[in-house]
Amino acid sequence: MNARAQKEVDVRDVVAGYSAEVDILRGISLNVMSREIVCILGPNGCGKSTLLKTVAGFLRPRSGSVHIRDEDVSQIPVHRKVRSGTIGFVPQTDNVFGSLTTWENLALGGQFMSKTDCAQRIEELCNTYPVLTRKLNSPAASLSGGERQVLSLARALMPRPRVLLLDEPSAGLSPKTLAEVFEAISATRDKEGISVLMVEQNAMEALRISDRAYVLSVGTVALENKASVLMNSPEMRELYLGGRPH
Ligand SMILES: Nc1ncnc2c1ncn2[C@@H]1O[C@H](COP(=O)(O)OP(=O)(O)OP(=O)(O)O)[C@@H](O)[C@H]1O
Repeated sequence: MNARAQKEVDVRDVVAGYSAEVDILRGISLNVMSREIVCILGPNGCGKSTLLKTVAGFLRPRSGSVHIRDEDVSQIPVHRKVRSGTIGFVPQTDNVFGSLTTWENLALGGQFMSKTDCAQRIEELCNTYPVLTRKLNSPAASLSGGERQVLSLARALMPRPRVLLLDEPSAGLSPKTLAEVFEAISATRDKEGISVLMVEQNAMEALRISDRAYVLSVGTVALENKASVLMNSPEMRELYLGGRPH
């Protein structure tokens, strides 16, 4: 990060939940600076995906705010943010259309672009992810789990979003494929110059490509620090990973 880095995502004191009676997020604040990869970690059910859904706009905060750049987007629904290129959202597994080809899946992400722009953007993204070039005319159902995840990532990038939101990009992947998907995420940040906020279960692998991370516990932030610090933090290891640093 350089001195001119600016805040891309600014979540302030967010309280949110699925029913009026229960708060899942109990006053969460976090931020993502430009070109940062920030990871949200924590045990099952602590509210990681709920937080991502609230930043995306699937869920509206009961109180608090979500700013992207300087705009309060708390009340703006997800489809409007995707269309305006404010965010790209990559949900968990099984999110490509199996009967459509790789090219057609990508074109869906470019449905609000002109045909020429859309075709150019597909070519650009295929240069970043050569695996897609090789499978451009194959039905997405014939792609491996990792390839589908890269396709899903590339589709979200079609409208050139400023912020990419990823919900457990490594879910269901083998260790080798998982490493390739994380590599693709890291390459994306470098090449596209965007900010990434991702939820992950594979804490150590995610921390390796992250700049900072927030560790949640029952809807609140329990720890926040640079990824390199958290990777070696005994507190983090004991609380969430079940071991001390080697
Ligand atoms: N659509 C929903 N309706 C009602 N409650 C929900 C819904 N989605 C999640 N919850 C509840 O919200 C709480 C937090 O869930 P969330 O999915 O945010 O946790 P998480 O940290 O992402 O968990 P995991 O690591 O297991 O995916 C859980 O108690 C869950 O049961």
